[in-house]
Amino acid sequence: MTTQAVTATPAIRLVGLRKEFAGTPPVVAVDDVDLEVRAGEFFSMLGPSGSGKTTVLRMIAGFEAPTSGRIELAGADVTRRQPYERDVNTVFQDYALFPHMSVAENVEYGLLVKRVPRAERRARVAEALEQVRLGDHGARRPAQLSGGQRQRVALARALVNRPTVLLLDEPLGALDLKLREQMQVELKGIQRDVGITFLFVTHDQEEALTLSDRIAVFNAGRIEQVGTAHEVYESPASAFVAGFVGTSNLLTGDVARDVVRRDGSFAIRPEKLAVVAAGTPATGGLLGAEGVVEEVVYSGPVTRYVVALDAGARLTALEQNGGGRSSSASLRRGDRVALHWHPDHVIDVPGARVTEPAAH
Ligand SMILES: Nc1ncnc2c1ncn2[C@@H]1O[C@H](COP(=O)(O)OP(=O)(O)OP(=O)(O)O)[C@@H](O)[C@H]1O
Repeated sequence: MTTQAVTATPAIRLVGLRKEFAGTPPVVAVDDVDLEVRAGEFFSMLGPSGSGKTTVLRMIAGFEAPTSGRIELAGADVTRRQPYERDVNTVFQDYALFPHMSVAENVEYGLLVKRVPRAERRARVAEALEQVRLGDHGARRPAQLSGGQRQRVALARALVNRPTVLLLDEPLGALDLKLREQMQVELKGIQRDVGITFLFVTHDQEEALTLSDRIAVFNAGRIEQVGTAHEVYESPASAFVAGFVGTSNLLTGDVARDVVRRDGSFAIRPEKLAVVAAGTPATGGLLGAEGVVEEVVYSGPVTRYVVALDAGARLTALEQNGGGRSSSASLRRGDRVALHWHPDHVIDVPGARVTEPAAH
């Protein structure tokens, strides 16, 4: 949650929202979705490609008409309104700035079309450029900016309209990883400053966890879970969520009985597993299982181990490479090890299937 006041009327409310595209067979892109996004929230729709996120966004913007259901913005039913009659703006991944115009002219353009008087235009453009920390770059052309700066101009172009809701469709998708991480921090800061409700589409689980007050996890046109980053990561409502948001280490059936010592389906997050020498007893209330190291991937701050348990499951363990603490620095493929974990870190996964989601 942000510190902004949360009003009782949601910024966005979707009721039984459905979209079928014609074809043989028809495609149910969005399958009876109910959702409430609070005013001032940074809310993400997370899911694999084709799960319906963009179609939901396009219906809220008014670019696509729902087959059935209702869309409310700040309490008003906008389902049949034209895009320009809705108090929303959209920022796309490909931000198509006008190359022959300066940054300030690009941001001003929408206000010109709306015939906003000149003095007000100037003031609002200056404010929007300040908000995206480009106050000094108004005279430049888009070609003289970095990718991240161009994306911030696109953001300013939307913010200048002072919408109640900003819709963002994978806006950082075209940026390389480092810039993307930098822009995530910036985007979060900008949202906090302007206090506008952000509805953000991404298929990148880390991005959703980093940025969002709350997240809706989509799968095949439906929402599997809505919750804070902590909730969807620590208490996934389904095997799909457990697998899509992070590495799930899913344990089911006989393996679960053997390793967790309970009936059911469970997940254990990789960072909750300690890799210790084979034969080390799991004492002090810990659980443990032995197996063989199949893979060791060192990536600077962390090392990832894939361990094939004797009981039959394959678990991934993540170890921080901090201050010589690592007991397993010399481990190689084929070594025998034990994994230890605390029973509190075993997550019950309702309705788990044995197969993991294909998209990651
Ligand atoms: N105009 C269209 N005509 C027919 N089918 C469509 C159309 N737009 C989307 N779809 C289908 O609807 C489903 C949902 O697509 P959508 O773009 O909403 O998914 P998404 O989760 O946003 O995926 P991505 O992350 O790849 O954009 C997909 O099966 C897609 O092929």
